[in-house]
Amino acid sequence: MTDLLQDLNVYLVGMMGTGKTTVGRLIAQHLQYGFLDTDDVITKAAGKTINEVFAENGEEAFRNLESDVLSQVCAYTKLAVATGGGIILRRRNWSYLHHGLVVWLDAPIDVLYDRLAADTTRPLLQDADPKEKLRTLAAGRQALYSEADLHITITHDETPEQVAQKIITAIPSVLKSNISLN
Ligand SMILES: Nc1ncnc2c1ncn2[C@@H]1O[C@H](COP(=O)(O)OP(=O)(O)OP(=O)(O)O)[C@@H](O)[C@H]1O
Ligand SMILES: O=C(O)C1=C[C@@H](O)[C@@H](O)[C@H](O)C1
Ligand SMILES: [Mg+2]
Repeated sequence: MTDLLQDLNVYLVGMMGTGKTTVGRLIAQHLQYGFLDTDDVITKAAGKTINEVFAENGEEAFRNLESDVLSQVCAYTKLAVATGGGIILRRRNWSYLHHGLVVWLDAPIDVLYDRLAADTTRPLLQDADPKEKLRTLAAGRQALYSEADLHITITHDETPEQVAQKIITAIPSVLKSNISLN
């Protein structure tokens, strides 16, 4: 498997709460890769939380930082990268993501809501109706997430380890089909 991947980075994309950060760490362990979370890199670089960046600098400034971080991350190899949920919004980001293998974690809105209802660290969900906000964001982003190389659907009872295992099992099929296309 690691031979097949040829040190390519694995980028996890998907809505907030799908488990990109949680599962990304496990993927890194399985592949003996390093692990990076673009949200973490941004908060360290900015010296403030994501809520503070959104409140003090605005979403556009956050998206600029996100693109800068991704452009630097894609110069490295052997990384499992948990991205922010909105990384797919900028066309330019796709040119960075496609240096590696892009995996879309896709979970039902009810699952995301249950996981994040009590969470105050996602500025876009600090809304009067967070479930409706999740629905709207997901509907607007669906077509972009679907540009990923691999689509992994997650059910409500799958553990992070089971999701990681599902990804590891599915990766060779995508890599083989890429090779036969070239
Ligand atoms: N398979 C799972 N089963 C149960 N809980 C999970 C699972 N995956 C993640 N979680 C929990 O859901 C919450 C959100 O997970 P996580 O932070 O990994 O999501 P994310 O996709 O990285 O979100 P964001 O885009 O906001 O960074 C966390 O509390 C995490 O522990
Ligand atoms: O879905 C989004 O737009 C976001 C998801 C998080 O990972 C953070 O990047 C931030 O809260 C924005
Ligand atoms: Mg995350």
